[in-house]
Amino acid sequence: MDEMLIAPSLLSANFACLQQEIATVEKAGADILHLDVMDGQFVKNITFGPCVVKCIRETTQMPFDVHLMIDRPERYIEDFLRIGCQWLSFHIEATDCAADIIKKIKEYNCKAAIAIKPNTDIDTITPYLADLDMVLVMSVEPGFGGQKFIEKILEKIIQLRKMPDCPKYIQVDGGINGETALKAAEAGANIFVAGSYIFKSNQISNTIQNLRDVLYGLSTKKSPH
Ligand SMILES: O=C(CO)[C@@H](O)[C@H](O)COP(=O)(O)O
Repeated sequence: MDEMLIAPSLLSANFACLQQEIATVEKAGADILHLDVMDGQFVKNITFGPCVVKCIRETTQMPFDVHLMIDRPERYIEDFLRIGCQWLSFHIEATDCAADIIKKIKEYNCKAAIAIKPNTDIDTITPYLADLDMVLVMSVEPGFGGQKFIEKILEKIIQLRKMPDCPKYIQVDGGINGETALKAAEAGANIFVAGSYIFKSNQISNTIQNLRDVLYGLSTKKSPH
């Protein structure tokens, strides 16, 4: 495995000073910014929508990785694409229009991803794999930060990596820290979303660097930072 990307999840940041929090992780060398959009329907929590994403888009150069945890994401996909997201994930459990959504995402030259909950079978997404840039494997039940990593999802990552149409990127999200990131990387993940581990740490830049050191200890490629 070559490239390993670290994606701080803004869900665990201090929402009273988002610009500052984003600047801190950007300066610390985070690769992409993970933005959890929740609607109170698909998941129990409500976070933010396109208005907030648009405002913070202007504050940073970091690529945006928007994770839609909303019912019928087809209703809002274009709102997020117009803002300028580089990665966009939607849940297979939330829509019957996966092929159309992927097509729309590609029209905007954005990377397309399908997210799956911990108990969702890989078979549900196999028809779309060849058209995807990434699969997001949830390692907690979506909705909240600070949960414990569900080890059994590692099997899912291993299974995905073996599939002929597996996209280049497998993202793992939920309960990520140095130890769980290493397990996920060994299974075949290469994008690591971490919320509380990064934003609740006293030394954000050291935490990101430690995570990078752990991951690049496995990689054949040199860390860019
Ligand atoms: O999508 C989600 C939760 O639904 C995640 O992105 C969380 O934000 C990850 O938080 P930690 O588990 O790393 O604290």
